[in-house]
Amino acid sequence: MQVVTLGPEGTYSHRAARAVDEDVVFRESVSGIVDAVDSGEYERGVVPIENSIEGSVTETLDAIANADIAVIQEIVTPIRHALLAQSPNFDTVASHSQALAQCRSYLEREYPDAELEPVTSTARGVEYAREDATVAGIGHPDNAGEDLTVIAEDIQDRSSNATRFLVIAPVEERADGGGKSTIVVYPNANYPGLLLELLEAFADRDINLSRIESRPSGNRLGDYLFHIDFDAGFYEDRAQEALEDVEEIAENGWVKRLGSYDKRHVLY
Ligand SMILES: O=C(O)C(=O)Cc1ccccc1
Repeated sequence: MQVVTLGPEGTYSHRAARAVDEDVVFRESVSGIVDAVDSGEYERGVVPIENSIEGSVTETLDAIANADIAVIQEIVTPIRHALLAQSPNFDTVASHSQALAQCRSYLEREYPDAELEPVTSTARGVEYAREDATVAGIGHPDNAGEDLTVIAEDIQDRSSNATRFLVIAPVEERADGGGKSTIVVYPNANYPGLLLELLEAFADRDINLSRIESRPSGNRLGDYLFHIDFDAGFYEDRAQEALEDVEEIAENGWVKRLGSYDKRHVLY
């Protein structure tokens, strides 16, 4: 089964996607990946959602909030960045904005004058480095190939740098079984204690939240939707009860159940 993810070849997303299937195809934006699954073009997609140093990939949060897809698995993988260039004489570092941010201290310390250029993926930055001797890329060291040198390895600001990816599928594959679940809530309301009520729906049933993230709804300033991950499957009574409360709180808005799923750790 083909799986669509962030390209070109050699991205961290590509590495995670290979755990789903070896037959990987690419898009150059997260919304392009989500659209490709939402439209039925592909049955599997892999998108980066969260990094242990840099936090959420907001493009992914916004794309999945607006799509009709299912989350069927999460993949957690360690990220170790290398600096790749034709020679040490570069003046620009091109990479995915998350990679640049994860290596911020290293770059400031070792290359304070280098220009940082965000590009669509780490592998795209490495391609620029391959074409242009003034550019270095940050990515997985396997991307060096024959024409690039690994200038430095393990340049992320913390040694434990991990990224969480979501495996997405057509909405019909949404499952109730799994150790954790993801929902998106748009209350379309704003009153004192609204967020507290949302949290209580889970706390009252002893359900642990593993993530809560607010994103602007795009409708008006100060209006938010909430991405919530909790450690229970939709099949559990306590989850059903919590969701009933959440539906009530969001009666003027909507609740999207993205799926219950399990976690897979992938090393490469
Ligand atoms: O650009 C990539 O390689 C990606 O897959 C996105 C990304 C960037 C930095 C860390 C993890 C994932």
